[in-house]
Amino acid sequence: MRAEKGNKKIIWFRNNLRTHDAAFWNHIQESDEVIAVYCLEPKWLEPTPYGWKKMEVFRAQFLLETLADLQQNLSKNNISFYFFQTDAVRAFEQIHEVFPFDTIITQAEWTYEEVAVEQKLKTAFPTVAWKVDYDQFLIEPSNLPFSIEQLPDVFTSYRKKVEQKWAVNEVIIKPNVLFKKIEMPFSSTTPSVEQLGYESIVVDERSAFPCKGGESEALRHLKKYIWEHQQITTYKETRNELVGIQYSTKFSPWLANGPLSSRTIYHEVRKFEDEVLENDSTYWVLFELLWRDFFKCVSMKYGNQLFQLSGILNRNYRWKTNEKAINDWINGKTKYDFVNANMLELKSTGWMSNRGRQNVASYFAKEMEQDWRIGASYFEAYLIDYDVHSNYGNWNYLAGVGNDPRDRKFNIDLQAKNYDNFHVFRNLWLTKKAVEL
Ligand SMILES: Cc1cc2nc3c(=O)[nH]c(=O)nc-3n(C[C@H](O)[C@H](O)[C@H](O)COP(=O)(O)OP(=O)(O)OC[C@H]3O[C@@H](n4cnc5c(N)ncnc54)[C@H](O)[C@@H]3O)c2cc1C
Repeated sequence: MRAEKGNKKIIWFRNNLRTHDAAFWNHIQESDEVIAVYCLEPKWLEPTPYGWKKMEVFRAQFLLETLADLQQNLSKNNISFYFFQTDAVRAFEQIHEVFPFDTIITQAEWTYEEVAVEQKLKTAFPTVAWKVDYDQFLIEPSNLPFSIEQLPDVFTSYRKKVEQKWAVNEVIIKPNVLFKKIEMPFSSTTPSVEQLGYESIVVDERSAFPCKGGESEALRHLKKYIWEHQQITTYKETRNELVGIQYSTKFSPWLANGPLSSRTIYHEVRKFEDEVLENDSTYWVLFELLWRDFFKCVSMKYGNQLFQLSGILNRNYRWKTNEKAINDWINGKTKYDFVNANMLELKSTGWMSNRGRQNVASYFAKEMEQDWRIGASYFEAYLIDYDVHSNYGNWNYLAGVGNDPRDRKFNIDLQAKNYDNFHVFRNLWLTKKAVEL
């Protein structure tokens, strides 16, 4: 009897929506009864104080595609997946009635909204065991050559230290095992965006990211990018371009909610370097992945300071909240056509290049001096690759309250000249169609 009780496990998916290189496999065995669960928190669909929803339609669509693909992939191992559009405590209470689980397996999260949900679950189910892994890092915290408290505040110092060893774990192999099928009276189907109350969207033909969510699509894209088209060999030269799918890796949307693991990318890049070519570009993709890890470490070190107006530097400036200026920024009506084109791209597709993000954020925070958290919240709602650590870390950085040792302000006219000299990008977005949005 005891053994049976000890074998009921829930894989609680959060931003780890994949089956390849997934740490949850380490905690389940064939004899276990296992189900998988995702809870879409109702507050993600509610308006923020600024008017937009916490998660706008592009992010929602990408997430729903990801969940549908996850369900398919889990079913190959006979693991049933259940979707709840309710908070986790309520969902887990319903599950517990029919499936008295004793173990919750999930990805470690440390930002306050995620921790708050976890705490509520721990209170509601005090005797349940937790198996929690840092499954979103390239180099997980325990493999770093320093403690999180000792994390260097400047990226270059961090990078030089971690590059001495590149302590990246091997990928976790998905077992070829069929679990006992568990049927429960809950929904396995993910809803459509319309069912969640959003307006339908069609992919904008100008989009630089015309891809779908889900690990199947992510792994296809990875293979194409590295092996078939070998775009990785020119990444360093193309990464600052602005038009089309090919200029940068476009890994971020899949990395953000987990359908692609950064360890998988790392090992594929190393394999490509061994078998085909190693150059500055192949290295630079790994360099950029370290930025992603760095901001995760920064948010771990500084906790809630990341979300404060004074940022991780605890630096106080006079910030403004001018509604017209903010709306003009959102709607692409500023004095800079380069900012406008980028903002219209975001509004029509949920995507913006790194070059674009740096410019529009610098303009918002350093030139208009608007409360940078409003800009960050808008990005949070719209970016399909929204990631709490990268988004708030980069906004801190650009607003002058974060990790930029040089505290730069972008010269937007010069940036437009350097990166869009022939107006190809601006012409693409500043057409009548885009302006009428
Ligand atoms: C204000 C601002 C907000 C941002 N918000 C996010 C966000 O919410 N989610 C997000 O994933 N990225 C964010 N970024 C970082 C960066 O713009 C995107 O990761 C990048 O544009 C994604 O495109 P890509 O995958 O083609 O990147 P590539 O240039 O191909 O880089 C490869 C990978 O490296 C990582 N990376 C590259 N640059 C950065 C960076 N500056 N910070 C952290 N990771 C990086 C990403 O995981 C990316 O997928 C933000 C940048 C700025 C300036």
